[in-house]
Amino acid sequence: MLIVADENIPLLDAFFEGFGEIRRVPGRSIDRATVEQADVLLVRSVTNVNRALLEGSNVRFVGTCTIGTDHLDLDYFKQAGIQWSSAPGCNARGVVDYVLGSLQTLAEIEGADLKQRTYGIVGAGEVGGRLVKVLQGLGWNVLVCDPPRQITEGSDYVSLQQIIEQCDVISLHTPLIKSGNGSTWHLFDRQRLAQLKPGTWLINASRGAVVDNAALREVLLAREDLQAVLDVWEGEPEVDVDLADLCVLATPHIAGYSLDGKQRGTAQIYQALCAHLGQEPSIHLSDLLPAPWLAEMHLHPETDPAWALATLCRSVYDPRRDDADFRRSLVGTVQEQRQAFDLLRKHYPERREIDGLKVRIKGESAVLSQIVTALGAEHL
Ligand SMILES: NC(=O)c1ccc[n+]([C@@H]2O[C@H](COP(=O)([O-])OP(=O)(O)OC[C@H]3O[C@@H](n4cnc5c(N)ncnc54)[C@H](O)[C@@H]3O)[C@@H](O)[C@H]2O)c1
Ligand SMILES: O=C(O)[C@H](O)[C@H](O)COP(=O)(O)O
Repeated sequence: MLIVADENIPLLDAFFEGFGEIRRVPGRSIDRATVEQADVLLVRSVTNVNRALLEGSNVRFVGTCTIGTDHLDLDYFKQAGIQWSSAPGCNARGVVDYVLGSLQTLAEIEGADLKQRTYGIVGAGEVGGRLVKVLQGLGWNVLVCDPPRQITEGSDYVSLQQIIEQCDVISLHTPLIKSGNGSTWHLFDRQRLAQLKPGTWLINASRGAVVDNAALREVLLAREDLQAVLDVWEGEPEVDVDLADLCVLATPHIAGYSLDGKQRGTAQIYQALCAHLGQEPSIHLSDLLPAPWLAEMHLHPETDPAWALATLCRSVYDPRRDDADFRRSLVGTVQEQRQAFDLLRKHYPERREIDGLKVRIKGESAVLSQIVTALGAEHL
């Protein structure tokens, strides 16, 4: 069996060498000639997998080690009888940690009290759903907009208009759906962006085109009261540098880049390929993930709760370094910037998720217990 795989998929050998030959290719270079003889194609989000790529090839299984599937032509797969799998939820916690870390930075810059703000989560699936639980667990005021879930689950949801009118912080977690009734392409268009409440913080770690980037640039130029955090960009790996300059935090699509999340994505696709081939999985991620660098923290019961929250969030992930690295890369020619975007992602430093962190409170503190539990760290 020949497996063609994006070279940036971690643990390729550990999970897939037993199936046959693995050919590693940069994700953006995967073309018809590369996949022609392949039986299995393993990709990340940067490879568009469609009829133009696959027609006439041997590929019978496509696995994307990512949550997003907007780079896959699922209609074509169905028509061509090609099995496929994504990795739902694999790096969702990493994105939650990104949002929490971003909130800490925003709060610091603005001198804002996070618990006084109203949060609007747009899209309450793997990422948004986890984020809602954390924010509600902290006792904060959260409104959730998810029309597809509202139809199936009932009334605990609000409209997008209510989010725009009532929320101080809006975090976007919808899939990118490019057309049709449920389209999310430019969900935040010029008109909606212009309606944002004074002082709104807008966070997008979903897909770039969920926000009209050109319109956001104009709105941010016109309104100094708004703050934006962008991890994803229309036209990646090319980035609107003027827009990045206007953002409080700008990062190169790394919100979900925890080591756990990336390796979990590979493990999920390994399991899906085993199922496709009728084999029992024999390799387990728990045997491969290294121990986290930071294993345990102790808090004194008198610790200021806001300090404890900021310290716990930042001990897991602080987006300011990624922001600084990214801004330094936004120089030179467009081609150099595109390469830098990919290189920052390729050589991304190790970062772990919070559930690997044990926290001991050395005495009684209900408020600290609530914070530790809400964040999802292990409370000793
Ligand atoms: N930046 C990153 O590193 C990163 C990492 C992981 C996922 N993502 C992206 O984050 C997004 C969310 O991922 P997920 O795993 O939570 O997806 P999901 O499919 O589990 O959840 C998406 C939710 O959005 C809802 N939704 C659909 N259309 C909507 C609309 N118009 N308004 C509001 N809600 C709507 C769906 O009903 C669903 O509940 C995706 O775009 C994914 O590609 C980005
Ligand atoms: O969809 C996802 O899982 C994320 O956006 C993921 O982080 C994308 O990473 P990439 O595949 O581009 O390396």
